[in-house]
Amino acid sequence: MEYKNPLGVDIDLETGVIPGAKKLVRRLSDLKGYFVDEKAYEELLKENPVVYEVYAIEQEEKDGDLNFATTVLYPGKVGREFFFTKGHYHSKADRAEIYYGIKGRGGMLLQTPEGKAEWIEMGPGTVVYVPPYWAHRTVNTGDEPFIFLAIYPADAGHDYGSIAEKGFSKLVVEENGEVRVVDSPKWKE
Ligand SMILES: O=P(O)(O)OC[C@H]1O[C@](O)(CO)[C@@H](O)[C@@H]1O
Ligand SMILES: [Fe+2]
Repeated sequence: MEYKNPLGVDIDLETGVIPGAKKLVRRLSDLKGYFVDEKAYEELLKENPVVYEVYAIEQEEKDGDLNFATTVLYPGKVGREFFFTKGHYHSKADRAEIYYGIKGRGGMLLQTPEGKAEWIEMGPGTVVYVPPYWAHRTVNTGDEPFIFLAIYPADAGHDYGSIAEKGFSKLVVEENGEVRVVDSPKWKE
């Protein structure tokens, strides 16, 4: 039997950086078609800001193993919609996931394939359990970076397809200075 080596790393709780992790950067241009207000999207695209960064420690895609990653989701809006991560189902759809809030404020939008949505607010110390089969997207509703840790099965995979096409059934928007979860005009059953 070949055993893998255990690993301990310290997440920088101010910046979200995991030493030795693989870094992924998603700019606004990587989120084409994701925001409802296309005019506001094109306008902000001139600056093409970084929307989020992911620091991931990933294993081979094998049953039983675990990956973990921090995400630094920057504050901002496209029109009325707060900055968010792309959001995905798992390719192996029955794989669950755990999120843990580290810094800043935001929340998670979850959705079943039929379009039943849930919104869970997150701050430092919040644990969110993502059950099997639910798509999940995080949203920064604050004015500082929203940083969190995700722990997920190594063989879960990412299925971005249907979210990229029609999004979530709900949008998280600012209305009169307040955070509101409203129906998405893009959603069709
Ligand atoms: O994969 P997305 O939807 O862009 O969101 C990024 C975050 O979600 C994860 O894919 C885990 O669900 C992490 O890699 C990262 O924390
Ligand atoms: Fe996931």
